Amino acid sequence: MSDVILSIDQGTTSSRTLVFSPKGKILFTAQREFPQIYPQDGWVEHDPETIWQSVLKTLQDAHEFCEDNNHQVKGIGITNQRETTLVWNRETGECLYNAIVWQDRRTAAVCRKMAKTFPIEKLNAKTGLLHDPYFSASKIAWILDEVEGARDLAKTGKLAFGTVDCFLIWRLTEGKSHATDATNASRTNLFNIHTQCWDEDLLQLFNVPRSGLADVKDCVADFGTCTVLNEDIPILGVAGDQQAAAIGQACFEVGDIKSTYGTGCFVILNTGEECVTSKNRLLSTICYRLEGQVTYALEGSIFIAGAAVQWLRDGIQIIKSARDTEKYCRSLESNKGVYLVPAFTGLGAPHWDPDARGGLFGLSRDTGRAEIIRATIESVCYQTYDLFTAMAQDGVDPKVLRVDGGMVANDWMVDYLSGVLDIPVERPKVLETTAFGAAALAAIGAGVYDSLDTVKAAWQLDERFEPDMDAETRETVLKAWKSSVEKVLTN
Ligand SMILES: Nc1ncnc2c1ncn2[C@@H]1O[C@H](COP(=O)(O)OP(=O)(O)O)[C@@H](O)[C@H]1O
Ligand SMILES: O=P(O)(O)OC[C@H](O)CO
Repeated sequence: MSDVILSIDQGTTSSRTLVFSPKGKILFTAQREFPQIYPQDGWVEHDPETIWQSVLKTLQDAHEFCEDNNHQVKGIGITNQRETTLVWNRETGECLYNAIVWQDRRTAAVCRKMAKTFPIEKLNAKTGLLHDPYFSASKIAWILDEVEGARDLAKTGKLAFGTVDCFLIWRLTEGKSHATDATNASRTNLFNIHTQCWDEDLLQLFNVPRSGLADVKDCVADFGTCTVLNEDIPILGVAGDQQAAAIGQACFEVGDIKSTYGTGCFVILNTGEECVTSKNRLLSTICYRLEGQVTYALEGSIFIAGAAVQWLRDGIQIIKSARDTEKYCRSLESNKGVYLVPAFTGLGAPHWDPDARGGLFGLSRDTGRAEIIRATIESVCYQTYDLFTAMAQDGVDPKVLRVDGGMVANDWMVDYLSGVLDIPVERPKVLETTAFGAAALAAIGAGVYDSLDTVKAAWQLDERFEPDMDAETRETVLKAWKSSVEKVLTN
């Protein structure tokens, strides 16, 4: 019998469960996509039961694989789309409302109003975050205020609130554990990242009762026992997906930086024991917490990356598959002056403009499918550049960037990114760094790994992309991008 770890990766567009060997090799993957729900402009929801069933089914498939192949499961790791918020009844286990997704902008006006009474500097000093609908607190408050009877139930202590990790732990342990980890807690706007406690001032500000919140644990901890399979398995590792990716990319030294291109794009820079405050509206967040010791990070969050590719495929239907984007990009010698600002759900860092909406600029009679596709892929690179500019103004000067996520299968995109950033970009052999990060945490919990050093040893380079864009082209495209962004900003 050989030991394995199960890693659940509950992302924005799909749920996956992967089986990892102790050497970090993927032995099996089960994946299920699920629908996005867009009830109104700027609203994004997921059906909680669909999330749960997609996770359960992939977990059952992965477990069956382990049984068939005589693998002994030593533990479960969980990683998840962050900030997405659920509220459920502790007695029935049923959710009161759909999951309100991280991209959802419905609480923009409330957040703007709050910023007037509770200064952003004060909030940032406690949570490292800003007043923006992205984070969980205003989403919890919305459900409590808008769903009939929710506030009254909350007063009786019968409601539980949580991010997706917390909801899954609850369901996997059949209501025995209401727990989350410090990285997920750090995305709620209710958690003080210095004291490592839920913050009373913020609970009052958002009018969220303490009784609904989970226990906050280290990323390696006893999160409870999964009792929904044929055997009981401990849940031993949890981290938000971007932090898990930073772990899977072995970003353990101060200055190590990674960028993940999934639905959105998230750049995380390890700042070590120091919680660095950005002057340019980047977030300070928890990278990981192990044995009570916090490692902090600076984060740049872009809301639309792969989601724009999905828009090309499912929205305006000009590609059949995400993979097609690469051949269209390569078919053009230049972008012909066409720029897309994909502010479909507002703009995240460094602009933080929830009311901005997208724009397509520089159209001419010969603009066609290829130009629009290329502008979409380029926009993801330019948005990353904007984050790097903000980081540079904060005194950070990365020499190399590690990338992962579904989009980086596109070689053209990674090459262009390197050119725009003017630094080498490294892509690892294992692109499932998020799932690997969560598996590594569970492996440490199970005693299969001694420490994070094992991850460092397992990380392998697939390809290093060297910058090859000439200075003039770079200057031209970045100037045009900047002026396109200015046209969509509302603040
Ligand atoms: N070859 C490709 N070129 C461009 N985008 C791609 C490619 N392959 C996948 N994608 C995009 O990557 C995203 C999926 O990445 P993934 O990391 O699985 O996302 P998530 O975890 O957010 O669900 C999708 O939005 C998809 O459109
Ligand atoms: O689904 P992803 O991979 O784009 O990640 C979502 C983020 O965690 C949102 O903060």
